Amino acid sequence: MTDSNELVLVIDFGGQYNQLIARRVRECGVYCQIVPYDYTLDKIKAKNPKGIILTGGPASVYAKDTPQAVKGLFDIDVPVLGICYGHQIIANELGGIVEHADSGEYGKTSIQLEKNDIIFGEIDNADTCWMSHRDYVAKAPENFKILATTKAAPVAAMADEKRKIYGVQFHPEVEHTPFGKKMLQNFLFNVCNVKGSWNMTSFAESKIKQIKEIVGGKKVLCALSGGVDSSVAAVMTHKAVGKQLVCIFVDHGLLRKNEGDQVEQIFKNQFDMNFIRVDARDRFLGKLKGISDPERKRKIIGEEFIRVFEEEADKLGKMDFLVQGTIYPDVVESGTKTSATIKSHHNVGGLPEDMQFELIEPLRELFKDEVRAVGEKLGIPHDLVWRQPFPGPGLAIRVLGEVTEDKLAVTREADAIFREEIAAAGLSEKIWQYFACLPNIKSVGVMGDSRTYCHTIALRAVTSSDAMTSEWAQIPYEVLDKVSRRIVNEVPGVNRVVYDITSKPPATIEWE
Ligand SMILES: Nc1ncnc2c1ncn2[C@@H]1O[C@H](COP(=O)(O)OP(=O)(O)OP(=O)(O)O)[C@@H](O)[C@H]1O
Ligand SMILES: O=c1[nH]c(=O)c2[nH+]cn([C@@H]3O[C@H](COP(=O)(O)O)[C@@H](O)[C@H]3O)c2[nH]1
Ligand SMILES: NC(=O)CC[C@H](N)C(=O)O
Ligand SMILES: [Mg+2]
Repeated sequence: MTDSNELVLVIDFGGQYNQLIARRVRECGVYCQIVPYDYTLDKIKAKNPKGIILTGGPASVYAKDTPQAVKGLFDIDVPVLGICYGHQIIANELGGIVEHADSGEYGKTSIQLEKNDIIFGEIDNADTCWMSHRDYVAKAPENFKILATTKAAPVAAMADEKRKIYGVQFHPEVEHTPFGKKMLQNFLFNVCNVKGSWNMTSFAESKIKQIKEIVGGKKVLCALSGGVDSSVAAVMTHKAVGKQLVCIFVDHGLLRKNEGDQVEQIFKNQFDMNFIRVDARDRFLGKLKGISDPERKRKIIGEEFIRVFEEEADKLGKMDFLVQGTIYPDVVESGTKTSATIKSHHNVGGLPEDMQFELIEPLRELFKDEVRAVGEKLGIPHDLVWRQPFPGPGLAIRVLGEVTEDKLAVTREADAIFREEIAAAGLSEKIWQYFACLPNIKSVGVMGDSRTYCHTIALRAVTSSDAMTSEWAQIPYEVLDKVSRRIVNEVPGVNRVVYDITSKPPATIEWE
C-alpha cells in the first residue's frame, strides 16, 4: 500500500541509522518510506516522491559489486539528499572522486559550514557533527559547490543547487549532530518544497481509505493478538470495512497467565467487532514437540498461525485478505536485502511460502511509538495502547530449547509474579518490556535442608523507545528481591533466579 501525498523515499544501502532517517522525516510532518537500493526507477517514479534520501551503508563505492543508485535516479527531477555512503554514491556517479582515507572519522567531529546555503540556513550549533566513515569524497563532481569541510573530509557537504542534488558526509539523523534536524527540515521544506501536513491522524485516514479501496465488498480476516499493533490494525480495518472484518485470536497455548480470557473479554466487551477465539493449543504444542532450534521454532509457529487462519477462513466462506499488525522492526529483524536476519519474526520471516492470503499491513513502516500515537488518535483505550509488547510466538521463545507443558507452566507462573510486582511498584509504564524466561538450565540448591536440582528463571526487563535498541531496566533491588523470593517460594521446580543485565545490542530483548 502507498500513500499518495508528499511522500519522501529513503533508499536503503544498509546503514545502521536508516530507520532514524525515516523517523526524522516523519517527525517533520512528511510521510516517508524505506525501500531497498535496487527498487526500480519505474517503481520509484510510480510513487511520485517529493524527495529522495540515499542512506549510509557499510560498502565502499569504488569496490567491486557494491550497491549503487539505480540508473537514471539523478535524472528524474526529484531532489536528492545523500548521507554518508549516499553522499559518496552521488560523488562517484556524477564524476567526482571517492577515496579511502588513512584514518577515518568516527563520532563527534568539528565541521566548518557554509551557512548561507539553502540547506544550512538558520542553523545554530553548527560547529560539530557526527561522523562514521573511512572513505571520503576527495573531489566533488563538476557543478557542485562545496558547502562544508572537516579535517578528514575536504567535501563534507556539497550541492548542485540547480539540479537540487545534495550530499553530506555526516549523519544529520542522529541526535549528536545538533543542527541535523534543522538541516533535514531545510531540505524538506526549502528544497523539496513539501508542506509537512502529514501527521498520525492523516496517516490513519489515508490508510483506512486505502483498506476500503483494496477490500471493496469482500471479507477480511484479521490476525488479532490483543497486542498494541494488531489492535490498532484491527480498529483501522474495522473503520474501513465494518462487519466485513472478522478478527481471529489464536490461543496457541503459548500465552501468558490468563491472557486468553483477558483478550476475549476486552474485545467482546469494549469493541463491536466480529471476534473468534480459536483453541489451537494442542496443534501448536504438537508441532513444537522435539524441536529446540530457535529459528525452526519460529518458522513452525509462523506456518501454524497461517494454517489456523486458512481453516477458519474456509469455515467462513472465501476470504482473500489477512490483516496483520506487522511493524517495521519485525520486517528489518527478519532480514531484508541489506540487513542481516537477526530472528525471523513469525509474521514476516516465518510465513509459509504457499500462503494464499493477500496481506494487508497498514503499520508496516512504523515504529511502535508511532503505532501507539496512531492508537491514541483512534481513541483506543489507554491500557491497550500502552500494553507491553508480547511476541507472537509467545512463551515458545522464552522457554529456551524444547517447549514442554511443564516448562511453560513454570515460566507462566514466574512471569505472572514478576508482572504483578512490577505493577505493584508502579513501574509498569516506565519499563518497555518485562518478563520471565526459562534458560533451560538446572542448578543445585538447598531448600528445607534438602538438596534440590531445579530450573533457573531469568528475569528480563528493558527500557526502549522502539525495540531496535534497549537498555536493561535499573529496577530497585527491593523489587528484584521480592520477585526472586516469591518465585522460588511459590513456583514449584525453581530454585534460582537471575537478572539479565545486557543491553541490545549486543543481546536482543527476547532470548531466542
Ligand atoms: N495469538 C495471536 N493470534 C492471532 N494473531 C496473532 C497472535 N499473535 C500475534 N499475532 C499476529 O502477529 C502480529 C505480530 O505480533 P506482535 O506481537 O508483533 O504484534 P502485536 O501482538 O499486535 O503487538 P505487541 O507487539 O504489542 O504484542 C500481530 O500484529 C498479529 O497480527
Ligand atoms: O510478534 C513478534 N513476533 C516475533 O517473532 C518476535 N520476536 C521478537 N518480538 C518482539 O520484538 C521486539 C524486539 O525483540 P528482540 O530484541 O528480541 O529482537 C520485542 O518487543 C520482542 O518481544 C517479536 N514479536
Ligand atoms: N556510514 C557510512 O555510510 C560509511 C560509508 C563508507 N563505507 C565509509 O566508510 O566511508
Ligand atoms: Mg504481540
